[in-house]
Amino acid sequence: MTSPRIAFIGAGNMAASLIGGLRAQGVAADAIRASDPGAEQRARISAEHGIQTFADNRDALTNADVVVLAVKPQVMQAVCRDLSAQLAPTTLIVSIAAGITCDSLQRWLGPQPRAIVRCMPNTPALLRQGVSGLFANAQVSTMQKHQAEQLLSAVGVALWLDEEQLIDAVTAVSGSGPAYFFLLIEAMTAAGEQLGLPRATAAQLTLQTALGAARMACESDVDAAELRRRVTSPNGTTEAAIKAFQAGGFEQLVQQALNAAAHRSAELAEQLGQ
Ligand SMILES: NC(=O)C1=CN([C@@H]2O[C@H](COP(=O)(O)OP(=O)(O)OC[C@H]3O[C@@H](n4cnc5c(N)ncnc54)[C@H](O)[C@@H]3O)[C@@H](O)[C@H]2O)C=CC1
Ligand SMILES: O=C(O)[C@@H]1CCC=N1
Repeated sequence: MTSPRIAFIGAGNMAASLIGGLRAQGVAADAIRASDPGAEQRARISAEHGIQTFADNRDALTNADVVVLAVKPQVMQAVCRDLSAQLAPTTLIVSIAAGITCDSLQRWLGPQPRAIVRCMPNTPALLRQGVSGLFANAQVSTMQKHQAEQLLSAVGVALWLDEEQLIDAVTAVSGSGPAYFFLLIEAMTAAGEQLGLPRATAAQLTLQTALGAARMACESDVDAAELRRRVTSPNGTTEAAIKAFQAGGFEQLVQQALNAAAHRSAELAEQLGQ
């Protein structure tokens, strides 16, 4: 299969990560085009990746097999309405916008039924360590599913979902998830400093521990609960800390936080889809 020609609408951070991933996989620069009203974004992305860029979104569409919508949710409706007349019927639409449903995209892209893949990536895509949930509507062919999967797996792991609604849960777990780990890093660093460590030492201890624990959890053949048990000596220091976490309702708090994120994702879809 020849590699598809891909147009990026919006050349911000997520688009730059995806384009970087594709180029690192050997996709030719002339197979990728991008548009953005920002002259700075256009200059940066063409300098970094050698691709052609355009100020007018419609100019990026020429011969595109796949169009990646990488703009903020708030401008998506206007962007889609502007593109609709120019889109070939067979083009695959891939949207990475939070809170924009396939139905809304279909409505804004006009009466022609469109093949749409809705994705929720996350920011570690910048380091090609991302993870994305993907949902394909009924118009998407097997070949197009493969194209979408190739695009997202250029920046990490790509997982298909059977129901679009599950995107809200993916947003709660992994879309917003990096921020939860950053929060824990901030809190552990502050607590280490409170215990008397120099701030830089507390930060380094925390970061290397986070990295080591994540790698152990990824590479081990036992689950996180077992790895935790192996660190926790009976009546030891870890047990004292875990008991303090649990007395404060840690698990319930995590559940509440993820419920809030999933609820907000569904609410945004409702508001932005109008
Ligand atoms: N940042 C995150 O953690 C995640 C973001 N996303 C989604 O990715 C999408 C892009 O986000 P970022 O790359 O972080 O934002 P960004 O602000 O870096 O990029 C958006 C780009 O769109 C451009 N733009 C504005 N109006 C435009 C128009 N009319 N036509 C074409 N381009 C236009 C802007 O100049 C900007 O360069 C958003 O929809 C967001 O919901 C998805 C998952 C995670
Ligand atoms: O906070 C947000 O709404 C977006 C979606 C996932 C990550 N950032």
